[in-house]
Amino acid sequence: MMSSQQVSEKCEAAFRQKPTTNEKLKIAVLGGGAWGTALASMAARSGHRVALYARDVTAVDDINRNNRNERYLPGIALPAGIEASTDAVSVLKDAAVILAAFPAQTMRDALGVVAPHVPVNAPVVLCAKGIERATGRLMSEIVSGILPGNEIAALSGPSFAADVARGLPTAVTIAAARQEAADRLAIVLSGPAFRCYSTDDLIGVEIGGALKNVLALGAGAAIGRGLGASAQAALVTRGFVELRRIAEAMGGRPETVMGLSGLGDLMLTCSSPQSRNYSYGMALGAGESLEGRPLAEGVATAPIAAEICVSRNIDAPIIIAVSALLARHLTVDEAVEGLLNRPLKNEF
Ligand SMILES: NC(=O)C1=CN([C@@H]2O[C@H](COP(=O)(O)OP(=O)(O)OC[C@H]3O[C@@H](n4cnc5c(N)ncnc54)[C@H](OP(=O)(O)O)[C@@H]3O)[C@@H](O)[C@H]2O)C=CC1
Ligand SMILES: O=C(CO)COP(=O)(O)O
Repeated sequence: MMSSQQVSEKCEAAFRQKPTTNEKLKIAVLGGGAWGTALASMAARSGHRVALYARDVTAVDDINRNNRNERYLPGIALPAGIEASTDAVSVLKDAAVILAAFPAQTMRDALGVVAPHVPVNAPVVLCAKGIERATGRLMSEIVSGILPGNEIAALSGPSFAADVARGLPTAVTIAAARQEAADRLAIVLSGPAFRCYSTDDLIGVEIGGALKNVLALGAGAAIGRGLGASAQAALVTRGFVELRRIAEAMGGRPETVMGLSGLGDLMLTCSSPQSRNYSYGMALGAGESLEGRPLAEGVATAPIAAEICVSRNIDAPIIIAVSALLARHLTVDEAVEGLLNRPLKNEF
């Protein structure tokens, strides 16, 4: 038996361990919205050389002159050292790692435009959470067609841009088909307050990130309609069962979605109005206007996720109901009545 003194010394030693690299690289971030700016801030805090491509000159000037991106991250002071530019060529030149933070539905076009300038030896980390509406493809499938020579990875997990930009503690998962590549990216991208886990289950991680947005819309709609916290918990729990089924059907591993990209992100986005998807759902449930709201990726992912489930015969009534709700084929009350009146069955 160890003495309590030995136990506490061992525990303290474990807490004092530091990440294993001091390597400082050029990181190129593509996309000057909330997430691109937050990831650039995180990388700058780790001491990397950070170049950020945004197409909006106002955002570029705000970042370079004021260390701010007031349009997307109002009131947040960014660290110094992010070099923003509207010139993707200079941003990508000599980059060792590329973080692609365009919205999912524009990833194909936006990355396609800059693809000739992406160094072939730089891994491309996809940071969007969504499934392409027009094709049902995951981001990694799209981008491996555009950049066939590059290592493709995905970064996902519970991480509000405002929290990451402020340097608040956050943990995410980085996935790549080759575990060694995911391990290396996790080491490079982990920072003082940003902890990256790694996995080779790219599909599981991408599905977790994409579908949590759809479920956040549903959870928000339930709360917006005044259905209460118990209904919200039931929707999220049963929605998670659907998410796991879909991940498995598409080739992901069930344990992956029980991690940060899946369960972790559901915990964050299905209960916090800070989530754009959840707050979009709340507005929908409350019958408020949906015009001019910030990006809610689940709105585009829901119909294609529903189509995938129907065409592959995957039992996913909540995801299908969210899609029908968004298309105004169902009201919240009709959706809930339909879900409650399905045939009773064993829970598992
Ligand atoms: N915000 C968050 O907390 C998190 C977001 N994500 C994911 O990151 C992705 C991006 O989200 P987020 O940054 O928040 O979205 P925002 O709406 O904040 O920003 C989107 C950015 O993409 C730019 N953009 C859109 N289309 C193009 C294009 N064709 N070419 C160049 N730039 C383009 C926009 O430029 P412009 O301003 O000129 O329109 C804007 O800078 C989403 O998939 C989201 O789910 C993931 C984790 C956290
Ligand atoms: O993905 C996110 C947090 O992990 C951000 O969620 P929203 O896009 O719903 O704001």
